Amino acid sequence: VPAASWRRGHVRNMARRYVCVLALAAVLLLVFATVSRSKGLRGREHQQTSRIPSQFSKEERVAMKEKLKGAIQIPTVSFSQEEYNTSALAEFGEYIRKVFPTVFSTSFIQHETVGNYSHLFTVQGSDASLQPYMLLAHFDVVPAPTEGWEVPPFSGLEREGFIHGRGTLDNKNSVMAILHALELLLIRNYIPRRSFFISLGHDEEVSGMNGAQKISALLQARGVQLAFIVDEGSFILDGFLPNSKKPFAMISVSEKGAINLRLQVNMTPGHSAAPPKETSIGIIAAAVSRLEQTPMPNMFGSGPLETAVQQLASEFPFPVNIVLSNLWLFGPLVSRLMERNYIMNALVRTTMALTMFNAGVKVNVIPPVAQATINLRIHPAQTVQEVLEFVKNVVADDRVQFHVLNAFDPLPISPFDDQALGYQLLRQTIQSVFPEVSIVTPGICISNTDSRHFTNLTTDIYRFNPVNLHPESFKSIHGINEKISVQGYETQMKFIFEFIQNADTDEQPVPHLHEL
Ligand SMILES: CCCCCCCC/C=C\CCCCCCCC(=O)N[C@@H](CCCCN)C(=O)O
Ligand SMILES: [Zn+2]
Ligand SMILES: [Zn+2]
Repeated sequence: VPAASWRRGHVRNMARRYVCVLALAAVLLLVFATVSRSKGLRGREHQQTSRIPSQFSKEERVAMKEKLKGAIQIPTVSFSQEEYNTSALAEFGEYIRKVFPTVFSTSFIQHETVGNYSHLFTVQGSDASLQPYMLLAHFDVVPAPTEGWEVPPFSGLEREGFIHGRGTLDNKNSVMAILHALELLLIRNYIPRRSFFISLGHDEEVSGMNGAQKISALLQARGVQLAFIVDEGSFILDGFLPNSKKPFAMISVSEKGAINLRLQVNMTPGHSAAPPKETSIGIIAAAVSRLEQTPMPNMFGSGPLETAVQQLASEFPFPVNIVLSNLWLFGPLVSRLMERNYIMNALVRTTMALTMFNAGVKVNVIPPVAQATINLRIHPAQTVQEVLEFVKNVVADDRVQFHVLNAFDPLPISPFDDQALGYQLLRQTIQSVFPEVSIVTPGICISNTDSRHFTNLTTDIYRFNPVNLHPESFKSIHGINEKISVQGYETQMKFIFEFIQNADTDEQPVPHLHEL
């Protein structure tokens, strides 16, 4: 065979061998990658690799509302840190075991009772490299005297498309929606990639010290750190903006602080027929009247609320949209306008509410003691100490004693930038489940939540329930005629059903350092 032709044949053979070796290497690589993933993801081959659609049968939807009604009918009332309905709390624990059997019997879900009545679920994901998160809710409720209610507050009656009762918005709706969403996911063979915890508190309305606080301490002792927490504390706000019909979602990235402050005046008792110039009741009444006439300073000017107002500017016609987009110039005007509305006012300043008044022993006896209890909610730009100084300066009467019953500073601001995993997952799920909601803003929770007990486990705490809230519904929270629409509850459950799956993303949270 001529040398040149031999050489050409030899090169061709070598090339063929190289191609075969490369192809074999590629196949081996592919097989190795598949095997290592399946090994690392623990039984993933049985797991749903595609998303589970959030579609529910008629029977499932009927069961959703019926199980919520059953929860409302259990009177899990908290009166004080020392006084709550223990038999109802125990009954509630039995109830969720009965109505969510799959949650309680799944091998990769651990259930623990903490503080006698709170519930902690650890849902083990298949990918241990993903940092876990927590869904937080509580099943205790504030008292509900029947006067003024259209239906008995613990009847759970359904009327005109609404389920009525104490806890339908605050916060049994979340407890039942979370557990029901998980139950339906499990029935559809869902195994999460990202682990998560579900913490259900039994004493949120009276401090959370025996429920959430103990769960937080338990998880801290186990070395748990959370990617983020989602708790109650804001809603999809519908009808809160003047001249705007569009609902928007506000995710509370901070929470006000609080002081429960008792003012007290002691006096020598005597016969009312020969009274002193002022009695203890008169002195205390004048002091609290001065406090009510002297609001705390308006703190509107920087922070998440300003971001929210600027993001909402586009919802308003000219020239309001120009005003709201230029707070550097119109901030003082906007803050004055906001404080005229009692809910907005709670967003821009520390609020004071005189909530209890105890005095007098008998109609013809000069009262030896008069007490007034004030509930203050501290704006994130202020501290407990600053507020106490302000109150003492306004009272300005040495006869009035001050007793701080309990107090805590405002919570740090959680991140809400593009890197904030929890915030972005909420946004993503809101836009998927509530396509009519085009604006998602950060905000401040004007009340308090159990999430304040978890600052040692994460810096990313978001307070948001995916439920449409109207101003009159806001009044029903701790008020009368609390109710949730059947559709609204179903959508809340659908949101959680999707959120849990959305959290299976490979995205990792970016560490966040709170600004001092
Ligand atoms: C342009 C912005 C418009 C903003 C409107 C904001 C509307 C406010 C929305 C939601 C606020 C209510 C959140 C419901 C959760 C209430 C939780 C609660 O009741 N917590 C108790 C805990 C008590 C703990 C013991 N002291 C409380 O705060 O009293
Ligand atoms: Zn609540
Ligand atoms: Zn509440």
